[in-house]
Amino acid sequence: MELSTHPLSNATLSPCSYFASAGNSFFPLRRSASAIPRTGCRFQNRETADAGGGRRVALERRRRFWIDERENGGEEGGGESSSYASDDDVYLSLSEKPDRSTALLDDYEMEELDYASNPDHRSGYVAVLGKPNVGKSTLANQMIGQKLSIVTDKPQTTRHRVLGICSGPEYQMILYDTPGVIEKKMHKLDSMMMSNVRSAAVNADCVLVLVDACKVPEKIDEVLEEGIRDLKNKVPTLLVMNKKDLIKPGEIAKKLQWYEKFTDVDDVIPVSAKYGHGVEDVKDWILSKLPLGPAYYPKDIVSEHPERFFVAEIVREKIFMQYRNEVPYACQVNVVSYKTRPNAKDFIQVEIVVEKNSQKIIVIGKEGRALKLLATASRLDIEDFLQKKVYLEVEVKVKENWRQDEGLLKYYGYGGQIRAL
Ligand SMILES: Nc1nc2c(ncn2[C@@H]2O[C@H](COP(=O)(O)OP(=O)(O)OP(=O)(O)O)[C@@H](O)[C@H]2O)c(=O)[nH]1
Repeated sequence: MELSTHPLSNATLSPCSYFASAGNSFFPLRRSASAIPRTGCRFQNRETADAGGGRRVALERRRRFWIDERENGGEEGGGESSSYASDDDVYLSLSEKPDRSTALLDDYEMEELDYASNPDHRSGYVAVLGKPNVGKSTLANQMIGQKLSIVTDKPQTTRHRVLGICSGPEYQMILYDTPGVIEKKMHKLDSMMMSNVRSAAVNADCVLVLVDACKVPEKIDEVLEEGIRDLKNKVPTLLVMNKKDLIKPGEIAKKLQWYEKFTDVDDVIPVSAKYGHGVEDVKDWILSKLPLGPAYYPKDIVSEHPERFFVAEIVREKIFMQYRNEVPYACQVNVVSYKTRPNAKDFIQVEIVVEKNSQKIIVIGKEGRALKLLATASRLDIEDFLQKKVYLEVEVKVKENWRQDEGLLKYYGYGGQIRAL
């Protein structure tokens, strides 16, 4: 496919208009063309990681001091030491309580964070839970104003918890978009995904549980049980009834009443994440529940994931769009090499891992045509995401039963750590 004939070929597209063009036109283009998402890709070597570790300690102390100041009327208390001392130079830890990644900060940004002395500033973590396909990723993307999680019409497309950061002058909400809660866990992959759901929720300051307005109302105990049973104290929980655009207003009222009566949540709000209706109400609700405190990240950072994570996710989205049935679920996408070259296009090498040779044959297609189509569509979207030209190489490999292999799953990033380089 030629660049000029592709719908995404317009060089003036911004990173978020790329996503709008990619079949998600509901997306409000809130970012300027220069606002390339900043992600955690600066963990490039031990030197920078160590330097960042030092900065993180500094910010943690500062934040602690800020909180102690408020709690103790000005006396610095506790003298808590930070455990952020060391970073791995290759893996980015998606630890249970994520680090406040001041490793991402330069001096200017440290200065910038000084607005945190605003006593009314709120910040905290929000877990977005729900069954597959209810619209969790759509809502999270809509709130952040940028597409971070891939969205398809197929259930269980989100495999990792995706950290998205939604900031305003007076607040910072850190959203965990989680994989849908799966009742029947068929593979080791499913149970590892569920443990990611739990580790997202366990740190949350508040929880959103999404349900699909089109479905007959049902108890959400299972979602809560899977997602937040480990929590010691009950956190504020909002039931978000999504896809209200698909049902009649009279029905919305009836279903809301049912959820208010038969679920143990604090509030219920109907929304249409796809069209942005009610999303501000959800934000207001979250704001009313977040604790007072300074920001965790600079305000223009939208994720802590490295760029290579999103590159792999873009390829995975294209696989979901191009292939049918079981094939997309059997695919794992890894960025095996990512080289920036001063005098040439960036070089990105991607491997698609499938479980059987028959799947490899489908992915490659007759005379390699299917794979070529996939690679071109992926490259164009990656270029729009990164705002630069890349050379993309894609190969397909078979690893039998990778979804059952705990060691491989950890290597692929399902065990709480993803490769940062
Ligand atoms: N009509 C309508 N469709 C929606 C809405 N929100 C999401 N969708 C669609 O529902 C499908 C699933 O959305 P996702 O955001 O991927 O759902 P998810 O809950 O993250 O899915 P998993 O990855 O399975 O956990 C997509 O086709 C969306 O476009 C909405 O408010 N209205």
